[in-house]
Amino acid sequence: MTGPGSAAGPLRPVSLEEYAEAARARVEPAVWDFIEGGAGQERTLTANRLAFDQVRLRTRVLTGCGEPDLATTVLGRTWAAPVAVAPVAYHTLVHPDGETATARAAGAAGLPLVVSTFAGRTFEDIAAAASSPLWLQVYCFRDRETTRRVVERAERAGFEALVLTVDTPRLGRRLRDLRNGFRLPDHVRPANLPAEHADASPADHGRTHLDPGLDWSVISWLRSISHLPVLVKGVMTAEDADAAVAAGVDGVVVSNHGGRQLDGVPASLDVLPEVAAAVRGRTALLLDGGVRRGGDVLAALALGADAVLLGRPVLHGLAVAGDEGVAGVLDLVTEELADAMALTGTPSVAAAGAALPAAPAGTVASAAAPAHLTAPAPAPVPAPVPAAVPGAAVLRKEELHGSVSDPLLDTMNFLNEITGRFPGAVSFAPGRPYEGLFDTEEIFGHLRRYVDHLAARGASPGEIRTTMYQYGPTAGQIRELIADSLRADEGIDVPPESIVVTVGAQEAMLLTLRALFADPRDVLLVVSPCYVGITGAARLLDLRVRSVEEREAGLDPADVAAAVRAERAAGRRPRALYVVPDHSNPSGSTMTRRAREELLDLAARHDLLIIEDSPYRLVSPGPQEPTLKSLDRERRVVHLGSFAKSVFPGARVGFAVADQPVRDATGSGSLLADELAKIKSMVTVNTPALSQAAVAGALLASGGRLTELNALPAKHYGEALRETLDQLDRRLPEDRRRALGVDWNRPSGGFFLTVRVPFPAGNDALLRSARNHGVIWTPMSYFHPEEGGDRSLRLSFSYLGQEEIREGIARFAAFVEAEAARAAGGTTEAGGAA
Ligand SMILES: Cc1cc2nc3c(=O)[nH]c(=O)nc-3n(C[C@H](O)[C@H](O)[C@H](O)COP(=O)(O)O)c2cc1C
Repeated sequence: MTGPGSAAGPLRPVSLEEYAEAARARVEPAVWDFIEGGAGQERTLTANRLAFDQVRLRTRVLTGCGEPDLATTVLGRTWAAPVAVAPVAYHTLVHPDGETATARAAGAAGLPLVVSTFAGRTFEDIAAAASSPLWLQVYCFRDRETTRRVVERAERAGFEALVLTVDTPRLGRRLRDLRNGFRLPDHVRPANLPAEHADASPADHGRTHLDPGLDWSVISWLRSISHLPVLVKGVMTAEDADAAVAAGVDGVVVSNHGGRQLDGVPASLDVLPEVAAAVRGRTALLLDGGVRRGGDVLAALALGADAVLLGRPVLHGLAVAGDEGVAGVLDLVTEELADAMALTGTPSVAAAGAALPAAPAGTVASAAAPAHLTAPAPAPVPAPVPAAVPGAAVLRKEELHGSVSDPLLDTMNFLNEITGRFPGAVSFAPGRPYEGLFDTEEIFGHLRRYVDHLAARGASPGEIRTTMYQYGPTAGQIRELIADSLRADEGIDVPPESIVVTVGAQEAMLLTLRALFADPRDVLLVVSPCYVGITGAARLLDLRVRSVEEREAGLDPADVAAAVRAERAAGRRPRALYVVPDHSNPSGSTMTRRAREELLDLAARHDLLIIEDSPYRLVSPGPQEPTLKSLDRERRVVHLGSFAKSVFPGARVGFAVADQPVRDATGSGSLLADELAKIKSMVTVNTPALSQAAVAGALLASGGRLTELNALPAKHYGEALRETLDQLDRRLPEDRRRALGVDWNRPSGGFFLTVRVPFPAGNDALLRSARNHGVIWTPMSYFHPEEGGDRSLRLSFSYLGQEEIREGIARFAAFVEAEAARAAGGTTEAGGAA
């Protein structure tokens, strides 16, 4: 081992504490006091540290966690670790390079830097030195014009977000500075503010220039002067977190300004659970104050923060060795975080919740109390979540089923967030039916028609009442009507007993998977990209899934055969293949007749079942290929149906056709449908009678033929598809798209098409698309159970009118052009971060 001062030379500090000690020796005492000090008796300053000191982490062993993954995504942008540099005024106080050195180090570490309004170096110099995201911390001055110019200057320099500090209507009483009569040295001045802001006394400057009368309307003012996302820094209560969310901010920073504002307020860590509960994931949530170790970062993540900010330690590193010192500090924290994650069995930032022990009884109440009543030195261990009632049960996420922490079940969150944040954008994301096709009054007509139908078939008023009001048969009350329509519309000839009416096709998936998958070696094959409903259902049931990549021309049965063989070779049993053969969601592709026949052959040869899901056929124009089920001579196909597109999704009615015979050990038999119904009796008991009645009434309206009922919708969706393709051709003509490397498929129906692009089409690009171009789409990677789809996206046109499609595709083309130029290094469009 090398000892201090050995032949290998002086050792680098091994903790942030040692960096602080080394820095103290290099910095003027009054400057040191300015940096280190807090307000008043520094109780809050001390509390910030104490709160972390009292945390005890919970180790888990033999978790197979491997190298922990520190990468974290904050508002769509991926950082190397959940750590950023807090805004701290005047880095030039401790090093002549100031913020440029910090920016270099933050860039090398892949971590963002929040630059203070009082930076000692210009935004342009800092931007030139930076290679990771820069955010601007904003102080809103009485003189809004100056504030506006600061914001615009930072935005021009490429800064990616605004962090409005809201805890400083005036500066706190910092006794050390008062005693020292602290004044900034001559060489330290705000490099981005006009001369009248160059006051040597920060306290005097604050009194003169900070606007003490700000209210939440400042957020809309900021939005009116800048397109950048806005975070607020200095929130310490659930009430203010609620107000921030209501004001539409993009992020909240829990902070007491490092104990520099009001002495006696709680530690930021202690109020984090309260704020996290209020924010409920609706915005990004960051925390600063007292973070001095990697374990502190993990504790903050476990209590609900997405990331933390480091304040003073960065200045310590800078004072010790300029950019290398800052790099040393950032490396230490991230290495310690990796240690803490590995030793607690925390494989990823998202899994951090498990690292905290449950709160001891009686300690959870403080988080719910109003901040001004919060007891001093609250919990020895901070509460994992706030509870409204003292002693209320607190559940631990890692003790819930793994699916609730699985990113798969969260897939659409980011998309929803984006849609909420940019309400003016044209959205090609939702796979919903076009609402212009619905008429509320029709529902009553459907119900009436069904009741009349029952009466015409001899049901007495009492029987009709029972049908409409009571629990119904588990397998469904409209099976005959569905069987008739399947025969007429789809060439599927099955007895009504082989049908189970379900709450949407989603329930049919769950029931089918539950019944079919019994052995841990069973594997579900899915075509990738794949509808998330099936992979989600498989996740709920802990089933093993293997994906078979679709080719440009659609699913190749030979690829299915290869996957079956590979699974068998690995000792597993491919049990069933899930496939959407017609106008698939998400890709839009349709299997040829030949591929269908090959697939059925293959299923017979390999003793495989096929789960066919086909919700888009009847709302697509022109003749359709036959369903797999109609070609199925060996009862290999479980056909799932949905009335969501062909009648209306609000009914939530679907069904499974499961005519496979089932034999038990005694030789007596049933149909798979009977077994599905048994499971259903423990899931939803029966599909709501009113919903079944509405669907039945719709079927009866068209003589039992859905094709007839959907003649108009099919025409509408066909025109929407044609308009989308025409507009794409118009906005990105052949030679242009060849030059750009853009390409799309041309489905013959359905709600979706796939666009392949020459740039990564993930969340970052989606954010830029929504913000800068006002158009939203779905990254195709969302639909890949394993990897893939990074450079393709799904456009759904079903929900939009023709005018919106025209406008949306114009915007989409502009986005594609901008993004392709960006990928080629031509331009740097603002707004990647946040
Ligand atoms: C010397 C110093 C200057 C600061 N300047 C600013 C600033 O200009 N704007 C701001 O929002 N916060 C400022 N802060 C507060 C930090 O952003 C952060 O909230 C605090 O330092 C976090 O606590 P920590 O130092 O314990 O990590 C400053 C803090 C210090 C120590």
